[in-house]
Amino acid sequence: MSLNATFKSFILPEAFSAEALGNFNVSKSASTLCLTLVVLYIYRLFLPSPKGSIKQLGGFPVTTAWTFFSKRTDFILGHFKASAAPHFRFQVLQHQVVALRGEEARKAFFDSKSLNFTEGYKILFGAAPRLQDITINTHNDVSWFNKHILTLLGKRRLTEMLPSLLEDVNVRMIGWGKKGCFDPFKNIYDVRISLKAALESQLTVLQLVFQMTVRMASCSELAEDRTTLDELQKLYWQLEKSSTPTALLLPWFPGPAKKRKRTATKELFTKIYDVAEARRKAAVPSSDAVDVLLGQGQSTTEVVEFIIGAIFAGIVSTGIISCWALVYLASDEEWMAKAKAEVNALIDKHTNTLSTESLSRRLATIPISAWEDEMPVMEAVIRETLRVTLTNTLLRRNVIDELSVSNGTIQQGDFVVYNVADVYLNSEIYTNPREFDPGRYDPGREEDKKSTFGFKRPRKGRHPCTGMKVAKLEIKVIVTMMLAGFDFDIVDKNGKHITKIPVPDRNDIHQARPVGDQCFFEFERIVD
Ligand code: HEM
Repeated sequence: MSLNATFKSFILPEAFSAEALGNFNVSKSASTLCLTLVVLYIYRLFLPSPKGSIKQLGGFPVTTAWTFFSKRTDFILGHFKASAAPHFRFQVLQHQVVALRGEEARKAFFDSKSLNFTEGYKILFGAAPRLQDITINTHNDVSWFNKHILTLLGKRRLTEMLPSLLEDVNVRMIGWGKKGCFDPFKNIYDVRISLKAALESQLTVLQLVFQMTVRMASCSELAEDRTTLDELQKLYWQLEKSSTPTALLLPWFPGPAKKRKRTATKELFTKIYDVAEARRKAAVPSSDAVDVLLGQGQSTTEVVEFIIGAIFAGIVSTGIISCWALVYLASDEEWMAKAKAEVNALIDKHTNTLSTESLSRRLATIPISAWEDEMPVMEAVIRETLRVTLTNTLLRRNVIDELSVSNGTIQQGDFVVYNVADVYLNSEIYTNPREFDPGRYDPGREEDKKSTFGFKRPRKGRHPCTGMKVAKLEIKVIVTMMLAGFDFDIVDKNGKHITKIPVPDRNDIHQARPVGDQCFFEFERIVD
């Protein structure tokens, strides 16, 4: 007998029998309702798991689901801390969700054919705009997107695009002036900040990443026109912020937030569509991504779908990692010195040091192979920044068959979640896991090799990150331009050097910005 059937036959007949209804009075019915809820609560707490041998969390599904959306990392890590089991089960709306941990679970999560990536992110994530909401049919499959990323963001195109990327960053950085101070994590469309702060935060690292991503994934009309770019950014941040717990839990609720999201999605779509359509009609195609996609026979709608996908897949992660890499370097003399020495060596080896050209032009002569293979210090810094700051919960849905993981049964239709803190912040794998220590990957230590998927998660399993190559190039471009072009320090709001390194907000599903007091970069331009 199912849980539902059992529950009905025990509780409901007595509470709502004809006799009870005949003697209806308000206080009696209220106390009956309370009693019913209490019994339901106790029933859920003490009854064994209804499915397989995975323990079901007690409590009310609505509260559980709310915490899963509002404090996701604390929710998952907290429940695992309270028990030794490798999994637990809970309910989000009508969906069953299984949280996993441990090496065996990790292997199954990343390798099982039955665990579907797209279906997992569809309901439980929700940051990207859904073009279906504005009645546009889309590819419901990440492999279509991946295929285009691999051609558009491959080595040949990165080589072609590098000078423009560096120039974009250079132009923005010239706008910062010779000296100043800014909060690297702010975006100019943050509704919580004042106008003055908004103007100051025109100087942000996230803007650099936004422009580079638009440049790589679309065309110069969008990447070079500051007004259009600002409008796109504004819509982007509006949509980013629209994935609140309420919006995710009640996607059908026709409130103003839903209307705003739909309007922003439509506006974003139309702006990009118009530019792509004009490109379709242009007499001579360029080498920009839009023209490459059109040349491959993609419709204008498909081109827009790709651009929006690329913007939402990469900007926040790449931007936040760039910010944190700079924060950690500014807080760590030893690694700052190593990173600067590496950048200087690269410049000496691959550029004309006697040239009077701008720093960005000289950096553009460094071949892509050198950016990728001759920066081991920067690679270790990026890798360590990813490990320390990102504690994402990865999502899947079991679409094919019942699956057994760590002696627990995952039913067909169940969602499955895995928080990467299980490995990244695991003290059995990493010494002092919350500390920034890029040396832990050096020969002789190699802490990442202690466990399956100990690191390089984005590159392993069935869904390795197809945008990681371009993300790393963007991060390296930003960090290199900062190290070679500026002296900078990390300071508090009074301009005092910060000795206590900020910590990321692990519960923010999208942006792991620092918790607590704001931090700033105080900078001075030393090379133009
Ligand atoms: C530092 C920046 C980035 C980080 C930390 C990151 C991280 C990840 C991670 C952890 C996954 C695996 C998710 C899972 O298994 O559930 C992933 C997948 C993916 N990423 Fe990234 N990513 C970054 C940048 C980008 C960029 C710039 C793009 C595209 C322009 C991108 C596109 C994708 C795609 C398409 C997938 C899914 C691949 C598949 O399912 O086959 N990512 N990323």
